[in-house]
Amino acid sequence: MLDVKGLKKTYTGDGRTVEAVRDLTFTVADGDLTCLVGPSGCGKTTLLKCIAGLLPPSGGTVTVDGTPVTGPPPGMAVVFQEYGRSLFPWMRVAANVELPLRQKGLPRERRRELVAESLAAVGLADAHGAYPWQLSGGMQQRVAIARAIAYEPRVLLMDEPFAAVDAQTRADLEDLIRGLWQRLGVTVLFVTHDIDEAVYLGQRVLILSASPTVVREDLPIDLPAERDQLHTRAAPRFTELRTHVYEQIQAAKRSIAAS
Ligand SMILES: Nc1ncnc2c1ncn2[C@@H]1O[C@H](COP(=O)(O)OP(=O)(O)OP(=O)(O)O)[C@@H](O)[C@H]1O
Repeated sequence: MLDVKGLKKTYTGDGRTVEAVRDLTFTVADGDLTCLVGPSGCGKTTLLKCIAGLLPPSGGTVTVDGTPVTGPPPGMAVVFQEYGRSLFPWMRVAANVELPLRQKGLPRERRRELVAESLAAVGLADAHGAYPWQLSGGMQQRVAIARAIAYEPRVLLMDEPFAAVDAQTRADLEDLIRGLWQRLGVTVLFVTHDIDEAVYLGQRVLILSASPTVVREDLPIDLPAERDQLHTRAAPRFTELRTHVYEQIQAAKRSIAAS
C-alpha cells in the first residue's frame, strides 16, 4: 500500500544545509499497523510530510497504492500532534469533521451519516454541537481522529498524536486506535517518541537511525492481536521487545555522539 524507496530530504536555505533523511526504504502492506520510532530530530516528521505529499523529497520515491505521490494523495488522512491547531475554533465539532467530506464532494445525507458514525466511534456522539475550545485536550484529539476516519481513508498517518495528552487519556486513545484499525482495516503509519506505545500498538516497529536517517531495524511485534493495557504491558515478551527497542535507540544516539 505504501512504498518508500531511497527517500532523501535535505533542507537548504539561509546558508544552511541539513541532511534530514539520507536513504529510507520500506513498505507497509495494505491493512498493516506500523509504528516508527527513532531518536529526537531523526526526521520522523519530515518523512511523514513527504509521504503525505506536503513536502517534496530531494530524492527517491513514495508510492501509495501504486500511484507516485506528487501532492496530498486522495485516500490519505493525517492526524498531527497539535490538536489545538488542527481544528478550526470558529466551527462546531460536527462542521470540523464534515469539512473534508465537503471537499470530497459527498452528498449532504452521506456527510451527516459519516459525521455521526465517526463521532460515535470516538465516544463523542454528544459533542457535535460544541466548539473545540469547549472540549478537553483529549476530546479535541478524538475530534481530530473522528475527522480523519470520517474521510474513510485507505491510509492513516499519525504524527505523535497523543504526545500532548495525559497518560490516562493516552492509554484510552491507544486502545481506540487499535480498535478502529481492527474494525476499519485501514493502513496505519504511526510515529511516536514513546517506545512502550510503539510496541503496544504496532504489528511491527521500524526503528530509525539518528539523522541523516536510514532504517536501523524492522522489528515484527509478535504479541497477540488482542491487547490490553494491563496484561499486554505486563507480559514478559512486551518487556523484552521494549528493552530491545530502547537499546537500539540508545545505540543510534551513541552513533551520533561518536561521529
Ligand atoms: N523546515 C526546515 N528547515 C530546515 N531544517 C529542518 C526543517 N524541518 C526540519 N528540519 C531539520 O531536519 C531534521 C529532522 O527534523 P524532523 O522534525 O523531521 O525530526 P523528528 O524526528 O520529527 O523530530 P522530533 O522527534 O524532535 O519531533 C532536524 O535536524 C531539523 O532541524
